[in-house]
Amino acid sequence: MSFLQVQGLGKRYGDAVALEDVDLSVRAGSRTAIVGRSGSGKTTLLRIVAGFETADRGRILLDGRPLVEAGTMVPAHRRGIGYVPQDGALFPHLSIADNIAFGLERNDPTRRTRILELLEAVELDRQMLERRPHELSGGQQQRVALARALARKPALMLLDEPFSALDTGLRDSLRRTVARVLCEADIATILVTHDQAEALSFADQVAVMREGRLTQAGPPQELYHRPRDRETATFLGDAIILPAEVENGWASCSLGRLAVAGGPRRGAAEIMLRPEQLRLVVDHDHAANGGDGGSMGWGRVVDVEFGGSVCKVAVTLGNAPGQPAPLLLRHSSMDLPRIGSRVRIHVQGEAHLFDTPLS
Ligand SMILES: Nc1ncnc2c1ncn2[C@@H]1O[C@H](COP(=O)(O)OP(=O)(O)OP(=O)(O)O)[C@@H](O)[C@H]1O
Repeated sequence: MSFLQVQGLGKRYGDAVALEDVDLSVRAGSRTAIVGRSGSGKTTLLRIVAGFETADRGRILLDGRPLVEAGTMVPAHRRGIGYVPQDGALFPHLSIADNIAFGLERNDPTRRTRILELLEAVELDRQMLERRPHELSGGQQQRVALARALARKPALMLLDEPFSALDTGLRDSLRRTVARVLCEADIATILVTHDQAEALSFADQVAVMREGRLTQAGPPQELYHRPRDRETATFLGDAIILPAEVENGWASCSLGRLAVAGGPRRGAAEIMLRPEQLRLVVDHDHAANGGDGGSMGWGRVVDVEFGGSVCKVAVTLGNAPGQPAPLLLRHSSMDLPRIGSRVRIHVQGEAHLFDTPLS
């Protein structure tokens, strides 16, 4: 059952539409990531849910209780919602202990124990308690910000790009810590992020926003392999998009005849494959071309880009001389083909057919 329900939410700033008819459901104890290009409305949505911003229209219910609806606007401090912004927003003049304790009752006899528990949960050392925020690294400050938000035992946690200022290694480890802490506390979480990989690995629901609208929401694997349209596909990762003729669950395209997932569509369409579905094999024996199955094309290597563990190989397809741009395939650095070599391309799994027919 939905724990948070956002229904028909709308918000304008003057003539600028920040949110348009946004619906979102979040299950209890689950993790949702909101992604979208800059200015698509992610922060506005989060701030309205938190109660820092008002909506022009729509409803928000938390655990069945209306937070926002006609005539009702529960103030931020009564919503039971934690919020961690991008910069942590710690109080610079307070010690780490006082920052964490900010949400606790002054006379609570368990105050000290609770601060220590929270510090441990976010994997910080007790020696830091008397320091000021500026004496901590960026990653440590974000852990304190999370501990402070957790102190109030929120029912819902909102994270607005809390890892974006950190370098990659720290970012990954802090993200794992945050996911573990929130999971152990069984707190439903919404994370806003610019990082698609972060969204796909953190969340059990990913929601994509575009120009104030929520265009698609679902499990990460579904969105990655079955995006609604070309823009969502390329936003969530590298995509190979090819024109095709579709009939009876098969697509004829420059890679041969591929099985397609989707309804009984027929006619001209665009299909999508993720690069990891394509395997490239150097074709030493030209005569063998086409000899092992239909899901295969062939081409010639026109560029090789070394990139460490995963390299990129650009291939022009042999049976699609009119193809405007070479396909960019991923390949292991262990046996990179030479420029000019002839290669075979094997396709694994089904191609995806976009919902929207070609106009
Ligand atoms: N206080 C404000 N006054 C006027 N316009 C605003 C205000 N806040 C946001 N906007 C506008 O609303 C739209 C959505 O902004 P929002 O900050 O929600 O986007 P975002 O997806 O979070 O962007 P980013 O990823 O860059 O943080 C933008 O066009 C923005 O310029």
